[in-house]
Amino acid sequence: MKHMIVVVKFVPRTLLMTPERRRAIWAIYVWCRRTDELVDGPNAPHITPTALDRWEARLEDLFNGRPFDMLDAALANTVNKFPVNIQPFKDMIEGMRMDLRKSRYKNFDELYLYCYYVAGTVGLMSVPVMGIAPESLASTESVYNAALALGIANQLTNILRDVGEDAQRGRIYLPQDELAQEGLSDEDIFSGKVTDKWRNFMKKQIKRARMLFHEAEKGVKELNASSRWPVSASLMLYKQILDEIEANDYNNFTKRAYVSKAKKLIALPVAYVRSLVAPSTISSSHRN
Ligand SMILES: Nc1ncnc2c1ncn2[C@@H]1O[C@H](COP(=O)(O)OP(=O)(O)OP(=O)(O)O)[C@@H](O)[C@H]1O
Ligand SMILES: CC(C)=CCC/C(C)=C/CC/C(C)=C/CC/C(C)=C/COP(=O)(O)OP(=O)(O)O
Ligand SMILES: [Mn+2]
Repeated sequence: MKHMIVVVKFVPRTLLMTPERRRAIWAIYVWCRRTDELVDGPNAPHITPTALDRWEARLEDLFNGRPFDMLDAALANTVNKFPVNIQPFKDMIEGMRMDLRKSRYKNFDELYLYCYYVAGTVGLMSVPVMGIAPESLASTESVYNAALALGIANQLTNILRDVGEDAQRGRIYLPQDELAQEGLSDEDIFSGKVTDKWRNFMKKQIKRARMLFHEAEKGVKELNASSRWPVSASLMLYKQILDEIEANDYNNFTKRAYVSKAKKLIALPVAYVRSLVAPSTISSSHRN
């Protein structure tokens, strides 16, 4: 997420979202970052479910116009200006609770739920701010589905990039049943050897993440014109991490897949040109 905000910052002003929209995205980003810091940051060892309950009470307060501090005030301001729903915010906190009590995922359904909580929610929070193009005939639901897919795809990609790092913290964010199907166990992940079994497993995981990126791509053109470019650029950058994992011959144990500066720069004009594509004006489904 850090990286995506960096991308947004370097886009020429005139082609970007209105300052009001940018500030709102910023406020949402800061809130997500602070929520994540609770379980990932320096105070993480002291974070209990009670601390998360307090954070949730604070969230409700700010939605009711009683922000606790300046940063909460920025989000309070945002939820006044844009029709943002509290549910994805609550769900993200639920994701942090899940992360506290769980370090294994039985199957993709369980992993998907975790990805929804911690990342799919970001997509749902963003759509009301980014806005759907007034001329779009796509259903609101289909745009939210695309946004959800992008959050999930980003998180799955993040997980696939960080397998080694997460294993060092004793965590395996991979479907246990699919590992078993390839004849892999937790031990194989902790020992971190790139075998054909691992390559096969990774190929399937990468394929799934790419399908979700593809789902997301279909929604980008339905967004407000000024929101398309940053979303499209961040999508391209994140998707390329999957290519880098392949280029590393699936060694995500000791190598961090990394998209070079040059590739990042290329993504910007490409995203810009793509953002010029008009939204669907002929569609079987209608906005509800
Ligand atoms: N929703 C908000 N309500 C009130 N203040 C906000 C809100 N969002 C951000 N701010 C404040 O406004 C400042 C600028 O916000 P932000 O970083 O989003 O804009 P920016 O992109 O840096 O603006 P600029 O176009 O001037 O570079 C922040 O430092 C923050 O304190
Ligand atoms: C496609 C349509 C219609 C709309 C776009 C909707 C949006 C903006 C979706 C974006 C969702 C998003 C940014 C999810 C965050 C996913 C993610 C993996 C965050 C983690 O980022 P970092 O915090 O940098 O990662 P680590 O700290 O774990 O390395
Ligand atoms: Mn990570």
